[in-house]
Amino acid sequence: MNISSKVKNVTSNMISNFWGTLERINFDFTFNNGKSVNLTHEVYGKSDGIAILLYNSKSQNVLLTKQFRMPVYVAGINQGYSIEVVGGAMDVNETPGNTAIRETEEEIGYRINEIKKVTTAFLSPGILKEKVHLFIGEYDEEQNTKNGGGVYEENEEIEVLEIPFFEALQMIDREEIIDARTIMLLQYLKINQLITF
Ligand SMILES: Nc1nc2c(ncn2[C@@H]2O[C@H](COP(=O)(O)OP(=O)(O)O[C@H]3O[C@H](CO)[C@@H](O)[C@H](O)[C@@H]3O)[C@@H](O)[C@H]2O)c(=O)[nH]1
Ligand SMILES: [Mg+2]
Repeated sequence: MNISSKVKNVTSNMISNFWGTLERINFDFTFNNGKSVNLTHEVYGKSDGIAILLYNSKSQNVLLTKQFRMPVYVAGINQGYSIEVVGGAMDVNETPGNTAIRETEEEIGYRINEIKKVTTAFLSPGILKEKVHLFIGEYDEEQNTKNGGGVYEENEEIEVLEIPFFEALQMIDREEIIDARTIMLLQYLKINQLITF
């Protein structure tokens, strides 16, 4: 059955339009056995985003951020603090690559020029319509601009962590790193043996 006969009469009702949009979407859905039901699903989203893992194959370190995340706080985890790769929302007219380079300087203070696209992921396809473009990039000390920490005017407060790659992998096992983008990218480095130790 093609999708236009499976999903019909789609209407959207905007429940919230603040940071992102929360839509309540009503539609008729026809199962493969021919039965049809009317469903309402909530979908949350904002502009698509990027995430980038910065690594140094010589020192075998990675650069991560630590920041307060309200959803983590309300879930009662680690007092709301989350350790993550650099990431951010794409501005209008920005390419994913440009966003990755801009966010790297804003959040951790390194001006990098070469990045590699890994893939694009939905972090929670049952709820979120946001796509996140995932990247990796090598950094070295010479690229440090001493900026970083986030954009104060945008109420960002970011602690920069430079930690050994093997320790970051152990932090996944101990559930100290709980962010999906960070777990995926650290495992990508490991699977492709981009840092060996
Ligand atoms: N969620 C949310 N954040 C807000 C709000 N108002 C302000 N913020 C703050 O606005 C800043 C946005 O910073 P960015 O660096 O642009 O975005 P990000 O939140 O780090 O986004 C990255 O992580 C997300 C997953 O947690 C990804 O979804 C996203 O694609 C990206 O990789 C964050 O400090 C966030 O706390 C709000 O109403 N809701
Ligand atoms: Mg960010």
